[in-house]
Amino acid sequence: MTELLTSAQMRAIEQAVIASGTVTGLELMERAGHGVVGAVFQEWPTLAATSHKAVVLCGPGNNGGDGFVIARLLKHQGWDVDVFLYGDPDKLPPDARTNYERWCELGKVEALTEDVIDSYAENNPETALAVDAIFGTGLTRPFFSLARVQSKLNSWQAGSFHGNRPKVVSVDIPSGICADSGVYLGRTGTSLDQCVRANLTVSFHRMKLGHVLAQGPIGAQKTVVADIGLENWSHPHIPPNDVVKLKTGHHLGLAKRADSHKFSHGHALVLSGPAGQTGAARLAARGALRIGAGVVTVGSPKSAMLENAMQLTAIMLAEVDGPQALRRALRDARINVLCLGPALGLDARAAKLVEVALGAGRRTVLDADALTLLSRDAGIFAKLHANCVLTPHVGEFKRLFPDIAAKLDAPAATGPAYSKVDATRDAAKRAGCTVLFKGPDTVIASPEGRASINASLYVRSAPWLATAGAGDVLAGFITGLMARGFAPHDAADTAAYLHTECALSFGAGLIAEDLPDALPKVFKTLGL
Ligand SMILES: NC(=O)C1=CN([C@@H]2O[C@H](COP(=O)(O)OP(=O)(O)OC[C@H]3O[C@@H](n4cnc5c(N)ncnc54)[C@H](OP(=O)(O)O)[C@@H]3O)[C@@H](O)[C@H]2O)[C@@H](O)CC1
Ligand SMILES: Nc1ncnc2c1ncn2[C@@H]1O[C@H](COP(=O)(O)OP(=O)(O)O)[C@@H](O)[C@H]1O
Ligand SMILES: [K+]
Repeated sequence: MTELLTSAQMRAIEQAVIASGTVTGLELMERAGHGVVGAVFQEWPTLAATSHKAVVLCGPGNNGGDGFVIARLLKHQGWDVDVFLYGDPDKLPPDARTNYERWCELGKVEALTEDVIDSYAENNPETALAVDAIFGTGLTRPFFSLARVQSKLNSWQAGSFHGNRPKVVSVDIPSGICADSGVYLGRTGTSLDQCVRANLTVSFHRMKLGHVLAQGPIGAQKTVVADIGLENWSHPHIPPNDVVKLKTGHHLGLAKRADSHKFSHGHALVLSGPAGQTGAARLAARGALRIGAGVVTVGSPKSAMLENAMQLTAIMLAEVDGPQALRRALRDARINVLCLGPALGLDARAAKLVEVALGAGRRTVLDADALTLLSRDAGIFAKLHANCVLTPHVGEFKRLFPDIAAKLDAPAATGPAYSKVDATRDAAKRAGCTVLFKGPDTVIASPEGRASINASLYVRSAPWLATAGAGDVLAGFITGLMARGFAPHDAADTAAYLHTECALSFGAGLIAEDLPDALPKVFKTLGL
């Protein structure tokens, strides 16, 4: 786990450190500039070997201040540096102003306008590096007057700079992206093509939420974090649940004890749909078994018993034809987790099954059809409890929480914009249980406000997960981990992490069936 900060949290940390007297804002800005230049040279060693030409685009705040530091450091290394400023130098905040003045002893500063950047591109074909220091975490509202500058940087990154391809580096976050939500604060209806797109973003201390949410990741091919010496000052006065965690492969708690037996790892019951609709439940069941549940049973309607029996071996099969049968099955207290939804159906029988399952109060994963049933019946929705996990994709989320989804979809007029983390937290609070909101930026939130993200982004990009049945396997992974004793939130974020790892491990050509069977290799990589 690592932390993802909001701009307010980052500011609070910075201010606490400065107030402690151990460092000044100016020193932090200097470290930030060094961090960017160091990261650039590490990413492109050929740029470090000889001096080149760079253009640094500075904005009106401290992000611009970092830009002046970067310009100075490159100049000291013999680079030819052109600097542009968007805004009035007299209105720069004090540290940025100091660095502006330091730069002015070395070179000139031109006003950054759309026209100026057009002629710059025309006359400087040899530029090797473009630094985007226009806006960082302080972007509070859309900015219109630089749309062409943004799209210019974007097109340079794509290679249309005299056929040359200057490296585009964004300081802290690609300008235009809201650091808290990843929402592109452009003109309403503006194409994302106009957003700054960087080859590399260098952030400070920790990644921000905007690096992994919504359009944020479109802004940069790669994001790295520079240490600016704030390590011992993690979160003064910030309640732990307010800090969103980015799931990583450390401390997943997946090892099994040598003295355990199968029932030590729980018994999961996955309910199947009727004949002809049974594959999804089997995918979930296989996921639950592979991830380590001790026993997994598919509960099948009578009509589908033969169909299920022909395809199950290690997974057990029990007839669960309707709500009465489910009540009877649940007399077995060893069944400690239920999974309902994958191709369960949307008829009255399915609705009753969901109702009975929720009434049992056991750990329960609700996916797919079960989510649609919840959205149709407020009475069933009201039975959700803290041991449940809901796993909506965006369509299911809209059906379940239409007002929250509308807020998330509304064009952002100001920053910080309402984010997917805000939406998932609000949904979890309303549902009274853990909600896992799927996507490349999968967000997991619980009613008390705890939130984490599994990012299938950057080097963990896993577009092959967009395949039918992948969600069923994820529901099964969560089910299996809850059977093993993981608390709902931990089960959901660990499952989401492993789900992506399975996709990465298998690679291109992945179909849902491959995901559970990729787990052993992933576990080996994790040292299990
Ligand atoms: N925190 C730390 O530890 C460290 C932070 N550091 C650096 O500081 C950066 C944050 O600096 P920051 O707060 O000054 O914000 P920044 O992004 O430069 O912009 C704010 C300015 O833009 C303005 N403005 C906003 N929207 C606008 C619009 N649409 N159109 C026009 N103007 C607009 C806004 O004006 P206002 O909203 O007040 O009118 C304000 O003047 C951070 O990203 C990092 O690079 C590092 O130095 C090291 C340690
Ligand atoms: N482009 C993508 N990159 C990474 N993960 C994705 C992408 N698209 C979908 N996923 C993941 O794949 C799974 C798909 O689930 P879902 O939409 O419920 O599919 P199904 O209902 O067919 O099983 C989710 O875990 C989702 O987060
Ligand atoms: K920036």
